[in-house]
Amino acid sequence: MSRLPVMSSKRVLTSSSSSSENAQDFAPAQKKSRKDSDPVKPKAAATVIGAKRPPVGSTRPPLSKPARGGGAATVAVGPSRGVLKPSVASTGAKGGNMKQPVVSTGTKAGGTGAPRRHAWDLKGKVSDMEDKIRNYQTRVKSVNQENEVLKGSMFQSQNKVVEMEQQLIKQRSQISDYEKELQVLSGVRDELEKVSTDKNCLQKELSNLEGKYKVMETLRDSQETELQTLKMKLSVQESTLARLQATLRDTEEEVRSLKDTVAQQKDELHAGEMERRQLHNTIQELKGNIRVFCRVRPLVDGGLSKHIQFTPTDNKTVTLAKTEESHTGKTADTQKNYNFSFDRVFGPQASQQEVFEEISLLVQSALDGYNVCCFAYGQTGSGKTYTMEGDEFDETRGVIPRAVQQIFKAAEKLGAQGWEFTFTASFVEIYNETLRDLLYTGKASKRPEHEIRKSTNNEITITNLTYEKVSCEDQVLGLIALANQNRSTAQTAQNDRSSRSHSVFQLDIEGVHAGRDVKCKSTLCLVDLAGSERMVKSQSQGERFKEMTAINGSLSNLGIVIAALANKESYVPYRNSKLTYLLQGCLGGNSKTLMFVNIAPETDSFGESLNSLRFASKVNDCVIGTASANRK
Ligand SMILES: Nc1ncnc2c1ncn2[C@@H]1O[C@H](COP(=O)(O)OP(=O)(O)OP(=O)(O)O)[C@@H](O)[C@H]1O
Repeated sequence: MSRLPVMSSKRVLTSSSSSSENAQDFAPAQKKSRKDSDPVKPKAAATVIGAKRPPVGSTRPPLSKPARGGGAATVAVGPSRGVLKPSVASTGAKGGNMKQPVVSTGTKAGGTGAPRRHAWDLKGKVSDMEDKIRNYQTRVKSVNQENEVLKGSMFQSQNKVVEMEQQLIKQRSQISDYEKELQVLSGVRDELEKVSTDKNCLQKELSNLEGKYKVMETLRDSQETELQTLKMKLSVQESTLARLQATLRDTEEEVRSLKDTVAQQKDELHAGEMERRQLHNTIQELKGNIRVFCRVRPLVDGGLSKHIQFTPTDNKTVTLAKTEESHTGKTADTQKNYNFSFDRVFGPQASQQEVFEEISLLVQSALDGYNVCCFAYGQTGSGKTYTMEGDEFDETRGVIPRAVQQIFKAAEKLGAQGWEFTFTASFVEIYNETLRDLLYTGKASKRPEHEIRKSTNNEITITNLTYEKVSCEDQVLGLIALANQNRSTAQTAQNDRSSRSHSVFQLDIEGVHAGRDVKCKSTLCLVDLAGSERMVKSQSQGERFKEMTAINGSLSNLGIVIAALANKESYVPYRNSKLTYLLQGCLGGNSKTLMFVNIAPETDSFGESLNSLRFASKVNDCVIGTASANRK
């Protein structure tokens, strides 16, 4: 690019300018040359370098030796381009003062071909000079032309340079564009790599999915097979269903007619149940609304009692026989018999089950809506508690647990006929004419006092007493256990207290037959009375005397009340004792009463047994008015 033309033009320009100057100053130079015709030792030498043609102006090579120590003027002419005339190099020996190169044809140097003019041949000389001038002018002209050409060339070159610079800028910007593009491409390459990684992952995933797809296809095939099987089964079952639907329609029709029959039978059943109740009650009334059962317990040693006799063919009589020895010893001993007749007499071998069978009819009456009262009367140790409560084993269980069991079973059966029962239990002790809640579970120090109250509808309630709602046999048995615990606690504090107190278990029964709008309400009252032994025998004193007075008072009042009821007296002294006041609802016209007279078979209990039997006999003679069920 920056090759020779520039250098060449510079040189040419320098040469040209010096040439023009030389052209103007040509004459004086000549003069000088002439004046200084003496050969001088030139200090510089003018050398023509690279001239291919011989110099036009010089006819012969310079004669003089190059001056020593002088400056050198060099005219360098670039390689000829066909424009330049042969350049002339002349060396003017002017010593060190020669500042500009002088092109001279120096006479001293002499031309190579031109003849040497004589001194006088001025004309010739002038002509030579003119030739020279013309030559120089031609050369100047050609140099100028060359210069112009070079200028043009330079201009072109400059343009080219500008152009190339522009190209360079353009290419640089292109390079920067390429670099940017490269950056973008490197981003693209990264992206490509990422895409390729993603692609690999996707391919793996695809292959996994393909595997799964194959599995699914297999599954689908098996399911399709299964579906086909199921469809076949379905069609079979549909036909079965159609058959069954037809059967169902028939069955529904049958059910409807059966329902009608059931409703009819329910009506009949209800009517039958009502009739049964009526008949049952009639039987109970025929048996007497107050019944007395005598039960003689076995001797403690298991032997047979000599003074109590039973009639093997008659289970309603019992005889107390007493042999009276002759006081004089001369007459034979006399035997005095006391015969008693009751609704039923149970000997020492009678089991608890046997005894209960007789009572169970009364228990049924309680469910039918009649008040039922069952109490055990007798001297201490005669078997009252055994009869009423019994032992905890199944066979020896007494009246209360068996009655409870029967009631819940019967209630369940009646439930199937539409009856719904609610039961409320209470357990109270009457000691020294004071009431004590046997189901109380609070602190002994906070035990409340109780009062017997009679409501406007003649219902007897006790204040502050625990009335426990019960729905099954076990619950009631739990309450009985709690009552026994309460009694034994009191017993340790006071010796043999249970014998000297009455315990009253009450189960309030409420039945509703919602479908027929029938209700019934009753109370089953089971009483274990205090020992009935006479005061004289017990030789009671102090607290014991008070106890015995209370017991005897309440027991004799029980007899009086029963007698008053039997005689249909206008006034019945219920309030004379807590016992009769409490049992008011269960005695009298609207109830069924059963009395156990318990007899101890020991000989020394003869007197007490006789008293008990006499008391029971009086009660047995009573016929309490016809009972009516508490129905609404
Ligand atoms: N029929 C019977 N068969 C077997 N044992 C009996 C019978 N009756 C009572 N006994 C037993 O006789 C004993 C006294 O009976 P029990 O305690 O029932 O008399 P009680 O009249 O309740 O006395 P108390 O007035 O002191 O409570 C008890 O051990 C009891 O188990």
